[in-house]
Amino acid sequence: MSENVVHVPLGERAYDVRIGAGLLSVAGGAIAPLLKRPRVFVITETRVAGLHLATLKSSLKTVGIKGPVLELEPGETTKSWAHLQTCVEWLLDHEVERGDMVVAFGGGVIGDLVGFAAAILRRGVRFVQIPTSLLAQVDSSVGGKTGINTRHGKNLVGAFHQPTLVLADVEVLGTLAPRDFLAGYGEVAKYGLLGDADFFAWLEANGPALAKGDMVLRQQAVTRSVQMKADIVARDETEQGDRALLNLGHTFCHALEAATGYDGARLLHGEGVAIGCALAFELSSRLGLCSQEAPSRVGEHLDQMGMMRDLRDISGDLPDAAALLTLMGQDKKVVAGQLRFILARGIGAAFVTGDVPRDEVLRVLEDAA
Ligand SMILES: NC(=O)c1ccc[n+]([C@@H]2O[C@H](COP(=O)([O-])OP(=O)(O)OC[C@H]3O[C@@H](n4cnc5c(N)ncnc54)[C@H](O)[C@@H]3O)[C@@H](O)[C@H]2O)c1
Ligand SMILES: O=C(O)C(=O)C[C@@H](O)[C@H](O)[C@H](O)COP(=O)(O)O
Ligand SMILES: [Zn+2]
Repeated sequence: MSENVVHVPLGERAYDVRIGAGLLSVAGGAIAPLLKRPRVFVITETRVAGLHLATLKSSLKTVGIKGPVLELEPGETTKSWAHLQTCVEWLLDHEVERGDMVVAFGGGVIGDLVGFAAAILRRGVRFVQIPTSLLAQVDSSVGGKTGINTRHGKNLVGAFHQPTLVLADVEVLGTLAPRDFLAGYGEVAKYGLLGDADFFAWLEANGPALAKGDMVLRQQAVTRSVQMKADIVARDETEQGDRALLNLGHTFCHALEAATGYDGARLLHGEGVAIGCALAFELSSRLGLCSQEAPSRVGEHLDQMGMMRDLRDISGDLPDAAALLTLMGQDKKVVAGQLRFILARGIGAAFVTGDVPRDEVLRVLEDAA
């Protein structure tokens, strides 16, 4: 299957997302024309490095690009102040110039962290995203949200900083653990649920084959997801309005991630998104915004894929519903102290609203536990 290219039309910050099999082995050739000197600064993590760094290094070497590599620990806890400092100081140790290029090579954790380091280093250096997880290919590598978690909550410190190029090699998804693949699928399903009922129906038909490894289906799913994200980001780069649709399920998800201490053994971001989407549809139905058929379909599809869908699917104890609601108070969509949610009038018909009774949210959380 040939490569697909999704253009993200953001004026002087516009860039391409290239999606295809084997792109990692030609990454050097794709990056070379963007450089002012034949040097890049690669930041990755040990799991991805062990599996795929040799291919990236060899493609850079083929076109004469040199540069050091920093390997961090994998996992959500790496998206922290401490690791941000490590990245920034490592880049400064290597005397990275303003015109240089940083390469974020890994899943969403590396993309968010390294993108943020690039955003603040010398007030902004360029970076290329080479996303290696399904989640990073369909979502986090595109759109320029970068940042870290703090003890107050998820992604609370960060910047909008668009990459210069995104290279999504769907072949590298072949080494993902099944659980990590399915977590990324949570964000894929999100796109259908928020804005494309036909895509959701396509996922109902093709999701299981996609999870089993069908490369053609994977490339199609990544391309459709990225196109949807690019369209929304082009309309609203800094989330003044429509971009919040991409946050479907995330008010619940981020509270659950904070409640589980960002412990990936208990809950991965994409798993929280799947649970959050199921809860958002349940809440929508209880508020009379959509029929009960919509949350039933969401739940059935998550079951069909073998994914989490309820709070009771998360191992260990969770705070009670009121405490989860308090955690939601740090959500970036809060306006004048009022929570805002992404709800839906049906599959593919999401909208943003602050008109959500607190008691109804509490009841949905209590019933899901
Ligand atoms: N910036 C955004 O717009 C945006 C969007 C969605 C999610 N996110 C963020 O992304 C993060 C989650 O991303 P993620 O799910 O990629 O997590 P991750 O980066 O932790 O990767 C998940 C796991 O997959 C492993 N991995 C990655 N690529 C692999 C490969 N090719 N083969 C084998 N293993 C591989 C990693 O080592 C890790 O264990 C969260 O912090 C979330 O908040 C950001
Ligand atoms: O790109 C966006 O906008 C999103 O909301 C995508 C989400 O999947 C992603 O998890 C994002 O990092 C959440 O952003 P936040 O602003 O709620 O932290
Ligand atoms: Zn997300």
